[in-house]
Amino acid sequence: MGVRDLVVLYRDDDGSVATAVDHLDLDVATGEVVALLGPSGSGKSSLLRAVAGLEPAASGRIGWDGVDLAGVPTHRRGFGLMFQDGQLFGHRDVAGNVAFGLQMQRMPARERATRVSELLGLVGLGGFEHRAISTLSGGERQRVALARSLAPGPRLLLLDEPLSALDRALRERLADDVRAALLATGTTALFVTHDHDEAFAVADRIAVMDAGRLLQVDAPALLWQAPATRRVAEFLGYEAFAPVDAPVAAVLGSGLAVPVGTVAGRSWSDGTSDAVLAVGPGSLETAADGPLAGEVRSAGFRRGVIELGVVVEGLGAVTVVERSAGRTGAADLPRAGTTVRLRPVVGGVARIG
Ligand SMILES: Nc1ncnc2c1ncn2[C@@H]1O[C@H](COP(=O)(O)OP(=O)(O)OP(=O)(O)O)[C@@H](O)[C@H]1O
Repeated sequence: MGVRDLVVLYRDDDGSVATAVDHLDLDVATGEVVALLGPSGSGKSSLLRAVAGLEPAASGRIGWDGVDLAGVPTHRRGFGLMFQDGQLFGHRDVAGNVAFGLQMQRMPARERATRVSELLGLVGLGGFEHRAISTLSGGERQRVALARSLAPGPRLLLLDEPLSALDRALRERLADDVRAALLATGTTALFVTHDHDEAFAVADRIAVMDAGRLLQVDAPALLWQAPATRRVAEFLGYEAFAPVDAPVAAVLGSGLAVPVGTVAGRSWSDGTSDAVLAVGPGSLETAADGPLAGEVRSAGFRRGVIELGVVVEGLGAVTVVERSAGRTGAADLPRAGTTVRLRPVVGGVARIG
């Protein structure tokens, strides 16, 4: 799938025009899962809807195998769609929902039943064939919706925030299961999300979108280690930035995942230095002989770890995440105002530029 110079506009009744997608290029290879990641209002859904044929392109082109899809209606594109609210048919049971697209394809009943069972097994709902939709949990409903959208073997599956109505723990588990199901079926997919953990769990490549444009498209590890811009880094959760020629950068350099200049596909020109190092949660750890000093501003328990808000000399405010290691109460946490020694975690520091 290839998007070239795509523009999507919305015209209001008062004549004003909003640009939701702004001269955007994106390729998705066969079998690839690409996550579109961006804040609310960045244009992710508009791009997805234009690819689906639900929104007209003001200009530019959406192609499949070199064929322009302009003028091809949604139902003839061979694409599948899955939304936040799975939009299941309440009057059909689970099997009836999953079989829907197969009936449309006129697949014989016996073959259909086999395929439905296979798909339900794939999404972790083996044996659920005859359950009524009203008896399912939110997570189970989205699993059914996934099986239903995979059933007809779409050449591209478009998923718009499919997990965002679920709670965090469930979302994390389902994100892994969605990836497994997409890989097992060899499905090419475009997955819209505003949650970067979800994007990292699901995608082969992540396309970071902001104000209708793509800021960076890269494999998750590369995006994490080498964000293209500070804006991308901030969106990923990096909190503090130091120019590569600042004194603190000499210490932080030991936390870069790989030596400068050797990240796959990137050549960093050392010496031209508007480059910066980026630090976030997971970049630094406490160590009695650590080379950095920080003043604790806050400390609290978070899901089995301890989070310290620390102001590091020469760097600024950073979150330090530690194992709780037997500490159970507030009395076990470092007090605000105390000094902690810190060292970079290898692979925890990113370089921009
Ligand atoms: N039907 C519409 N009419 C007018 N403006 C719209 C319409 N749909 C979207 N927009 C505007 O286009 C921009 C992009 O919206 P879009 O829904 O594509 O972003 P998004 O990244 O998917 O956001 P979210 O995660 O909140 O859904 C926003 O400024 C939005 O207000």
